[in-house]
Amino acid sequence: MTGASILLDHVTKRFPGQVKPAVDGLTMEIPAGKIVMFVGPSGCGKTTTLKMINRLIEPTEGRIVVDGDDVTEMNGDTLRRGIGYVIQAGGLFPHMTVATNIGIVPKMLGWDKARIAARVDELLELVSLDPALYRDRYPKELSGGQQQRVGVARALAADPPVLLMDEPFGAVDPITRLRLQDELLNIQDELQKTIVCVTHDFDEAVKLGDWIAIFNEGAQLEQYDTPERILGDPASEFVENFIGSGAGLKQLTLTRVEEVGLAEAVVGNPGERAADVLARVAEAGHGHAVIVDDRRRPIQWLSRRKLGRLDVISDVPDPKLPVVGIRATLNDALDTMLVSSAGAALVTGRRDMFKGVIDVQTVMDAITRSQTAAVLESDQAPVGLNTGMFQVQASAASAASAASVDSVAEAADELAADTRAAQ
Ligand SMILES: Nc1ncnc2c1ncn2[C@@H]1O[C@H](COP(=O)(O)OP(=O)(O)OP(=O)(O)O)[C@@H](O)[C@H]1O
Repeated sequence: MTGASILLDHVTKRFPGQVKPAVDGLTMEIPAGKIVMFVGPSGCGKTTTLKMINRLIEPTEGRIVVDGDDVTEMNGDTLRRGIGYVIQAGGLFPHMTVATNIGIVPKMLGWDKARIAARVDELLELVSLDPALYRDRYPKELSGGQQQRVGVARALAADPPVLLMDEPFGAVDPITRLRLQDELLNIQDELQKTIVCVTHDFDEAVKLGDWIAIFNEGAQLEQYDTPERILGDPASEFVENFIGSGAGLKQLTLTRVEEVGLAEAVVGNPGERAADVLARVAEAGHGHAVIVDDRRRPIQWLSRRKLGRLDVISDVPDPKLPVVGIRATLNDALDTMLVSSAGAALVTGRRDMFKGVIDVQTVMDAITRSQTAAVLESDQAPVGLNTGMFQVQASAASAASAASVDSVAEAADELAADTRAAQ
């Protein structure tokens, strides 16, 4: 089932003993099949708003409408079975295996064992965990990132149209976080759920969000817009301050790896003779070969030197492989390259399949292009006139040392006329 729209209609939440409402008369529409990110300072009411959608917190006033149905009066448990919910660190039950954790809601819905088992395996595949390796493990036998993946799989188990996520990637290291974000975008490409996600990380909001809601205290909506417009045209000083001073660099977060050209690579497989792969690398004039498994997922990245020392290509994955998803931002790609100090990264698409290579130069070129585009745009904008006149004066002043005052004035007039003609 794909996503459902959500409407918060004049929703207020007053906690007992609180002077001001945590959420004060909020009205907002969350379009079906989109990712909406909630950001704002601590205590502004993001989590309260999120939890009112599945009625883990009951609104004091107002209506919540999901897919056209007023859910405010509906039985809370029934409602929650139809809405996936993901929290930090996955929120898994420690005494249950991965399979049992994922199968909880289907079991409550009365599915038979075979159907649940098939669904568990399907979901583990979706979140890039090998079912044979992971279905019988306990949460403590998983890394933080793997627990989070299982949390997402569990939330998707009964194919709900809506997924609520509260700081889902808050508890994992930065690189794992980037990978989980990429995976969420891949999953969303396949499933098109309506996803509402609370985050403290504005970059994460820009990367994941089709829409970003920036809240002030009492869940006052300061701006609810696309990431592009929030960065390019903040609605208020509050939003400007919230975005912070790195807004220019944050534009990098708006360009995705899939938008820049990837380099091709020589690909090899485990079991091949290293000399054969080396011959292909030499013929292509490349420095490296990417080794992929039987599902075309990259497992090693071998230099000519390394290939020269090997006999047969092994199937042992390199845990430090610098990999970014195709939906990752150029920021993420740079981070990954810097951490691995490889100067390049392998790019993967859906289900982690290898797509190509991105290098630092490609990212730098993309930055230069976006800067040039920004300059051209500002030349055409009204403010460009002021900028233009300022440049005229500056170039006239630098010419003054070698020319008479009259000729400087002439040059300035000419430049000004050129500027006007160009308008
Ligand atoms: N159960 C509760 N009882 C009383 N007050 C509460 C309760 N839950 C939240 N609040 C208050 O409501 C306000 C909004 O809290 P909420 O958790 O929604 O904020 P938030 O934006 O998610 O914050 P953070 O980013 O710190 O998680 C805060 O002032 C908080 O102290």
